[in-house]
Amino acid sequence: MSEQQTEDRKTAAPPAPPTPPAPPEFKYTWGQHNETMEALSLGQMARRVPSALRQTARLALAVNRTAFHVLVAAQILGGICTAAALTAISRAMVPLLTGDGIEERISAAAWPLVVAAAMTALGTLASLTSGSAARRLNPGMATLADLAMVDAHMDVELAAYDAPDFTERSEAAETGSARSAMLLQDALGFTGGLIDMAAVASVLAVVHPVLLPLLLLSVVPRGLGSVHAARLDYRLHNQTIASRNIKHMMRWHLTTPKLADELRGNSMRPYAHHWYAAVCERIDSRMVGSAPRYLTVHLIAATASGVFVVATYGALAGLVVGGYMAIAAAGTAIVAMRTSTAALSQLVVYGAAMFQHALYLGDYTAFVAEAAEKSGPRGPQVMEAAPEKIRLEEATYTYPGKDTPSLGPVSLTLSRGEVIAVVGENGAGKSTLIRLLTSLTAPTSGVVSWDGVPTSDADQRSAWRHVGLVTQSYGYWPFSARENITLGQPGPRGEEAVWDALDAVGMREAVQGFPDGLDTLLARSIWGGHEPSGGQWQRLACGRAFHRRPGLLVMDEPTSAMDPRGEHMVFSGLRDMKDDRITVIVTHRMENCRLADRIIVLDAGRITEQGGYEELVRLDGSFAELVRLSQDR
Ligand SMILES: Nc1ncnc2c1ncn2[C@@H]1O[C@H](COP(=O)(O)OP(=O)(O)OP(=O)(O)O)[C@@H](O)[C@H]1O
Repeated sequence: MSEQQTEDRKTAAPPAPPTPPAPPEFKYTWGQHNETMEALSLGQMARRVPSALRQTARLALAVNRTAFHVLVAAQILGGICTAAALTAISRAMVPLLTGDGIEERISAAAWPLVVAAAMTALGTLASLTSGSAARRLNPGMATLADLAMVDAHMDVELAAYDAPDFTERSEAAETGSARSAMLLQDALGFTGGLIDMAAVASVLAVVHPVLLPLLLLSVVPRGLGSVHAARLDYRLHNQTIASRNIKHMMRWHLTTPKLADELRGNSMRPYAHHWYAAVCERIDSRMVGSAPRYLTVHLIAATASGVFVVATYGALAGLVVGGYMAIAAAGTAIVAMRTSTAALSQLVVYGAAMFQHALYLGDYTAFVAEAAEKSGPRGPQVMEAAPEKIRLEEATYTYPGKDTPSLGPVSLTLSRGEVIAVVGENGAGKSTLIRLLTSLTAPTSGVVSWDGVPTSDADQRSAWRHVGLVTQSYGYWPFSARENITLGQPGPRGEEAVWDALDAVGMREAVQGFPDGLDTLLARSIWGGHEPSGGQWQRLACGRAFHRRPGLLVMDEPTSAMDPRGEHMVFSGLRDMKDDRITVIVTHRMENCRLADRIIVLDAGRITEQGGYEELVRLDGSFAELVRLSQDR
C-alpha cells in the first residue's frame, strides 16, 4: 500500500450511518375494553364513583377498621359543624342587620357568633382527625393493592401469561393499583365536599327554596366538564399504554448492568437512544396534542358555571329588592354561598379524581378478579406422591391466540429411574413439552397423566411440590446464597443438605469465598452484595434443583454457561441420583445425550424418533444428522 493510500485511509470520514427506522407503532390490544369505554355515557361513568368509594372503604376496612371508623365519624362531624356554624350565623344575622343600637345588636348576636366560632373550630379539629386517620390508612391500602397485583401474577395459570394482551392489561391494572395510594385522600376530599354541600344546601333550603336549585345549577357545568376531561384522560392513557409499556421495558434494557457490556460492545447506544427518544416523543406528542381539547372543555364548563353564579346573585338581589326575602336571610345566603363555593370546588376537583380512579380501579379489579379465576386448582385431585409414570396420550398444546398447536399430538410414557434427553431444532416444542410434563400447563387436547391422574384434573400446586426445574432463563434471585439453594424451603437436613447441593455443582469453595459465606446476598447492586459469574449462577440454579431432590427433575440446557468441570459434575450428579426420579434433560449438545437411557427427537411439535444414542445414530435419521452437524467444525 502506497503512503498516499495509507494517508487517505487515515483521513477519509466514515460514511454517515443510514437513518435508523422509526420504532413500530405499538397498539393496546385489549380492544373489547376500549370499545366499552368509548361507548360509556357520562351518566354511566358518573355512577362509577360510588363503586370507587365502596372499594376505598373495603380496602381501608381491611387495613385498619378503627382508623376507618374514626375517619368516617370525623367526616360526619365536620359536616354537622358546617351546618351548625351556618345556622348560628343565620341566627346572628337577624339582630346584627335589623337590631336597634350597636350594643344591643352585638349582645344579641354574641352567643350565636360564639357558637359559630366553636363549631368552626370543632370542624377544623374533625378535619385534622380524618386527615390523620387517612395518613395511617394510606400506606397499608397501597401495600394491599400492590400485594394483590404481585400475588395475581404469581398465581395465575401460565396460559393467561401467554395471552397476547396480558402485559398491557397488567400495565393498565398497575395504574389502578398505584392509584390506591391516592384513593383515600381523594375520597376524603370528595366526601368532605359532598357533606359540606349537603350542609349548605339544607341551610339554604330553609332560607329560601329558590336558592338551592340555582346553586346546584352552578355546580353542574363544572362537574360535567371535569368528568369529560377525565374521560379524555382515560382515552389518552389507553392510546399511549402500549408505547409506555414498551418504553418501560426498553428502559430496563438500557439501564441494567446485565446488558451494559452487550450495549457498549455492539455500539448500540446511538440506535438505542434514537429508539427510546422516538417512543418518548410519540407519547409526549399525544399528550401535548390533547391539551387544546382539555382547554376547550374547561373553558366551556367555567363559562357556563360563571353564568349560573351571576344568575344566583342576581336572583338573590331580585328577591331582596322585590321584598320576597329579608335582608338578614340574604346575608346568610351570601355566607352560605361562599362556603358552598369552597365545598363545590372541593367536590368537583375530588369528584373528577375519584371518577378517574374509578376507571383505573375498574382495570385493576377486573385484572385481579380474572387472575383469581385462572389461579385456582385445575381439579380436586391432589398429587400426594411423586410420579412413578408420566403418560402423554395424544396430548397437544396450542398457545393462546395461535391457530395451530406448537406441540403434538404426542404420545409418550416416562418411568421412574429413566433419564430422557429431549432434542430438536429451535422452536421444535421442547420447552412446551416440559411445561406439559411438569404440569406447568395443562394440554389443550389429549391427556397428560401422573400415575393415571390427568394433570388437567389435579391441583397443579400439589404436582409442583414434586418438581425440580432448571429453565433456560433462570432467575438471578437477590436472596442470600443459602436461600438461592433452598428457595426459602429448607429440607429436614438443613444446612448440610445445602452444602451437599453446592458440592454437587462444585460451588463449595466459591461460596466459602463469598464475603459472608452462605449468608452473602447475591446482588451486586445492593450494598454488601456479591455478584457470582454467569456460570456460577447456572451452577446455583442446578444446585437448587438437586437440593429439592424432586421426583421429577427437569433441566433445560442446564450447562450452557458452564465450564467442562461444572458440566461434568452436573451430569455425574444426575446419573447418581437417577434411580429415585424421572429425569428429563433438554440439550443441544448431542454428546450429553449419551448419558440418557432414551432420546426423544422433536420436530415441528411431533416426536419423529426415539431410542438410545447408538440406535438413533444407526437409524441415520434427523438425530444422526444433528450429531454429524455438531461434530462438523
Ligand atoms: N408464549 C408463547 N406464545 C406463543 N407461542 C409460543 C410461546 N412460547 C413458544 N411459542 C411457540 O411455540 C413453538 C415451540 O416453542 P418452544 O419454546 O417449545 O421451542 P423449543 O424447542 O424449546 O425451542 P428452543 O430450542 O429455541 O428453546 C415455537 O414456534 C414458538 O414460537
